[in-house]
Amino acid sequence: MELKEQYSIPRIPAILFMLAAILTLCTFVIYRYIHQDYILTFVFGIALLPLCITLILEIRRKSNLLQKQLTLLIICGAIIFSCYEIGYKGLIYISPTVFIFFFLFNLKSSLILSTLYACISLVSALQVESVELVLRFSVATFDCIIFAAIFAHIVNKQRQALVHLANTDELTGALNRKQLKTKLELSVYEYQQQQIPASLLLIDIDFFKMVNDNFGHIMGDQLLNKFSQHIQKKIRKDDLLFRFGGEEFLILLPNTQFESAAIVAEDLRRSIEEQHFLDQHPQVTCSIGVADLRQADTLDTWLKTCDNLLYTAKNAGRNCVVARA
Ligand SMILES: Nc1nc2c(ncn2[C@@H]2O[C@H](COP(=O)(O)OP(=O)(O)OP(=O)(O)O)[C@@H](O)[C@H]2O)c(=O)[nH]1
Repeated sequence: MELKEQYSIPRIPAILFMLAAILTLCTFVIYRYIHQDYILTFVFGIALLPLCITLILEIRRKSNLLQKQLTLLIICGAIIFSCYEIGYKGLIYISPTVFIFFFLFNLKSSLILSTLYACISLVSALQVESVELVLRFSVATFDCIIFAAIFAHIVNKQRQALVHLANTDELTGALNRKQLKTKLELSVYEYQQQQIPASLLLIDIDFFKMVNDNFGHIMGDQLLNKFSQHIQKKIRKDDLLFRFGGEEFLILLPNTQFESAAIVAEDLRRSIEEQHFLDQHPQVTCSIGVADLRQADTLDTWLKTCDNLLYTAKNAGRNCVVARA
């Protein structure tokens, strides 16, 4: 399952919700028609149209967010008009509709749009209703908006935490293997389509087993964590750090040619050599393989090349960088 940071209504509940809305609107249109209120019949008939189209597209998995947003705005327009025409009978539909804003827009836009929508509807209702009644509806409506905003905020925060948990390695905070596949595949695609360069740095801590053996696994874990934090501080905002395996890390350098990648790798190697990670184990070094992306590369061959270069660096005595010629 793909987790997105912004909440969206899953397909089946969205279809059921639209069916319920169509049923409500149809009943309203028939009722208004029977009462010979042809203007409202026409306005809600018009609002039904985009809703039916959205439902059909959703069933065929072809609807998009913008189209759903427009449908909501058209329905809100019809409800505002009904508030102007029939007062409280229109006002009762504001509360359920304000909630939908929070599913289709981000929090800030939802707050602005739903408040604007509520204000226009309430002022419109003043044409046919008493101030007292409109005030009562105002309290209920703004309570709904506040509640929906708090709810949306909590859900989004929890969702972001979930996305973070699903995508990162708990010990080091680096991105995990699942993310690695997704991001690297995208880089390979962008290179093949638009020649956007990218490079990989595969980094392995030298003699890491000795840290575990001499000082215990907890100290080994601490080193992995500090090592990862150090790299995070050194790389650019757009560069991505992944935990590749036990004490192996991979850095994806987007928009980076071979020469620059080799310089970054050498800077990093030197900074790690100079860094004091653990009191008990003063010097930590690493070996790095550097491979830029080339035309014939697939995700697997790119990674394999990097792995071979790292192996060469290890065989060359460690604490060095080996880049693809
Ligand atoms: N503490 C800790 N150790 C780990 C973790 N994952 C893997 N390791 C250990 O990392 C060590 C890797 O050892 P080796 O593959 O022999 O590599 P090395 O000792 O770094 O030697 P070279 O890579 O050849 O320089 C093993 O002892 C693993 O048990 C982890 O999450 N925490």
